[in-house]
Amino acid sequence: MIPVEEARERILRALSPTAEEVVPLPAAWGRVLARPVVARLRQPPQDVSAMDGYAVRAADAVAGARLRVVGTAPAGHPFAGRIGPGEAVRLFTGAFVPAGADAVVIQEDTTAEGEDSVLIREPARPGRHVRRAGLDFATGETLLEPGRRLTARDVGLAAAANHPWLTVHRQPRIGILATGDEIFLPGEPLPTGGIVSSNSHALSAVVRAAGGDPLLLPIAPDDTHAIAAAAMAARHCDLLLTTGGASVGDHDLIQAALGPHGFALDFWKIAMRPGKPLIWGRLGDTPVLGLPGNPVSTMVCAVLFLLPALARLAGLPAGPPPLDIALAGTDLAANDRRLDHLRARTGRDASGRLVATPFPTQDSSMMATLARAEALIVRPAHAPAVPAGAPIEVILLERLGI
Ligand SMILES: Nc1nc2c(c(=O)[nH]1)N[C@H]1C(S)=C(S)[C@@H](COP(=O)(O)OP(=O)(O)OC[C@H]3O[C@@H](n4cnc5c(N)ncnc54)[C@H](O)[C@@H]3O)O[C@H]1N2
Ligand code: MOO
Repeated sequence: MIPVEEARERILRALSPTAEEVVPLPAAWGRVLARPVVARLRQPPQDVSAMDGYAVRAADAVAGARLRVVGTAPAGHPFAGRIGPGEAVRLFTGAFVPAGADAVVIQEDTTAEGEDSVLIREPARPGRHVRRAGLDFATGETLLEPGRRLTARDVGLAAAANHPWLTVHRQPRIGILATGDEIFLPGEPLPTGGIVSSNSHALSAVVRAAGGDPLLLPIAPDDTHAIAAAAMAARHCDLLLTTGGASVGDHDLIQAALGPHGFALDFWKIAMRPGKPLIWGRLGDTPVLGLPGNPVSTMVCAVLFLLPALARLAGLPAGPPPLDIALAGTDLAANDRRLDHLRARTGRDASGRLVATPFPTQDSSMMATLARAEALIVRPAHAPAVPAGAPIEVILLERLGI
């Protein structure tokens, strides 16, 4: 059994980001940027008015002054001339401030006197209500660095910088192969002894949550030829996930099935609970993560290993799930040598501090408990017993988007 940290490092070391592709801006949200976004223009391109009012020379626009209105400049229709002494130009929010003007007086502080004259009631200050050219960004400025998942704000910024296309990483394509004679997809006729594959769909959702593209393969029975055939069909994937058949039983066939097809094992079995029989290796060029069959074990392994692997493939920074500190909601027993992950509810104490309370039964088959859990309490190897109220480390599941 190898430690979790080492296992994750070995997985991440073996993976690299997917190739680049160019997508139109409307398809860029949620994708991971592969090339920097560099401003193609200055924003704003010229000095613009932040308000509806009059462009003036601040020196002229003292309280009580009457200025001659020499033109009008709505947004998009710049005033071509230059403002001279005693002159003003009527303009609106977003309009270019004409040459010669250095301030804007808002219309509430003026009284229009016919078409050609305006009375200034509040004095102007130089620069007032003027957005300077380049206030937001300059031409050639790097606005977005590669390796970030594009937010709605990023998409808006890229649009403002005049990029109709962006270069992003291809979505990682992840093959998902559930195995077992007893496994059937939801909705299929279920014979005696059959169980419904929760792992396939749960993993598919994890892949989607991480921005990947899941490929659900047909379920393979406990037969080495069938498992090998299904796995070989997924060799164009960036990663193949298997579930079940990872352990030591006579019907745990993943390694036996893939071995004759060139499967190179990197490691098998890690010092964690649940999820001990994790397999990591390579089938030709395709990395293979062999997850245990127990549904909770599969999902805990997904949190600890699959999400970081998906981040690496997607071109994002990849590492362990973030840990938060909570207070133990009950006494916790001493741990053995396997890093443990207790499914837990969270809440707040009277002082607003996070409290995590493990469910009383921690069986790695219990999906209802996992779905209700808001956190995994992380109990390090050989952690001593701690009393209720002691600080402990937790992984908050909602934060992971799963
Ligand atoms: N003698 C030992 N037995 C077991 C050990 C061990 O060290 N020695 N390890 C146990 C641990 S820990 C785990 S975890 C399981 C994992 O075993 P496998 O990966 O070989 O999984 P299976 O035996 O195929 O199935 C286990 C369990 O999960 C159910 N299952 C399988 N696939 C799915 C699916 N797609 N959706 C929902 N549920 C699934 C399956 O029916 C079994 O109940 O091994 C222990 N045994
Ligand atoms: O480690 Mo297994 O994953 O106990 O259920």
